[in-house]
Amino acid sequence: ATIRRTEPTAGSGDSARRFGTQRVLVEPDAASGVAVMKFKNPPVNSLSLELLTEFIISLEKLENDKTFRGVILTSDCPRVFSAGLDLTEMCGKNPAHYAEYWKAVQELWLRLYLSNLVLIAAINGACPAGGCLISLTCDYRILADNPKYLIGLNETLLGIVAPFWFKDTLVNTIGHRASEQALQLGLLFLPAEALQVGLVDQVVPEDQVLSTALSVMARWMAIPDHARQLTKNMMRKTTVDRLVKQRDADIQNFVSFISRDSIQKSLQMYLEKLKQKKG
Ligand SMILES: CCCCC/C=C\C/C=C/C=C/CC(=O)SCCNC(=O)CCNC(=O)[C@H](O)C(C)(C)COP(=O)(O)OP(=O)(O)OC[C@H]1O[C@@H](n2cnc3c(N)ncnc32)[C@H](O)[C@@H]1OP(=O)(O)O
Repeated sequence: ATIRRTEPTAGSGDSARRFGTQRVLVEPDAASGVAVMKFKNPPVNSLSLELLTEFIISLEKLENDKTFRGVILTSDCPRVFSAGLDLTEMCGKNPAHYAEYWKAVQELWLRLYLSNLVLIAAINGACPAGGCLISLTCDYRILADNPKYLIGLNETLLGIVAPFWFKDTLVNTIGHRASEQALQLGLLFLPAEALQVGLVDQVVPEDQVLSTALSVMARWMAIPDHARQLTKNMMRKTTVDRLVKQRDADIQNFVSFISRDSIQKSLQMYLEKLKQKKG
């Protein structure tokens, strides 16, 4: 993927020179040190290998540019933040592909979860599974108050299982008992429920998600970076190390699990159901 610069937005000067890739738009504001990263992989921002790769490239570019201290993650696709992992990457492929794909999923989580940036999820659409995982890696989550925008780790509804580091991320956010129930039932929470259980930090009207994210960002960026970053690291490093210590085993576990005939059948049936639903 190549990073492309696009023309500055009207009346904005150099600080808003947008850049990004085909599937990840980056709207940086050097003056404030905040960049907005938008997933743009229509129709539902499914986390394809290309999107994961482009996301990692764009995130790394922002982390290496000391101008930026905070990133807001949001969607350029209407009604959907992200539909989660791209199911077509996990069925009908070969073990080598599954391994490559899962390594990219791990990489995205590792980079986001321990990022030195302040990360705020401006959740402006449905946020199941992998989309929910991305929002959980952020420091703060704001969800649009729309009953269609469900959020949760719903893997069991597909007949699959969220891996331990998905589980750990959820436990770190909503606690063990709430996670135990949510994961086993594959719960997708309504905005008010998500707020109540602590899955999101704020629920606001749809047209206020980005402005709310910007004002929360200002509050987080008022904290001296070094102190905040060391504290974030203290809170999250044990969780991250659990995966780092067994990344290859986790990949092998994924490949053997996802390659099972029964799992392949579940995923195919689930994809078919998604397509029928439109018919
Ligand atoms: C102990 C052992 C441990 C080992 C475990 C190892 C690994 C297993 C772990 C796996 C973890 C997986 C995490 C995931 O993210 S799996 C993906 C789960 N995602 C979902 O369940 C969401 C599915 N999608 C939806 O619910 C809806 O699409 C959504 C609400 C997001 C949007 O609805 P809308 O009506 O707007 O759009 P649709 O018509 O449903 O979809 C449009 C189009 O997109 C296709 N599509 C939707 N979601 C996905 C997807 N995740 N991947 C690929 N394609 C998707 C859908 O089929 C439609 O296609 P088409 O008909 O237009 O061709």
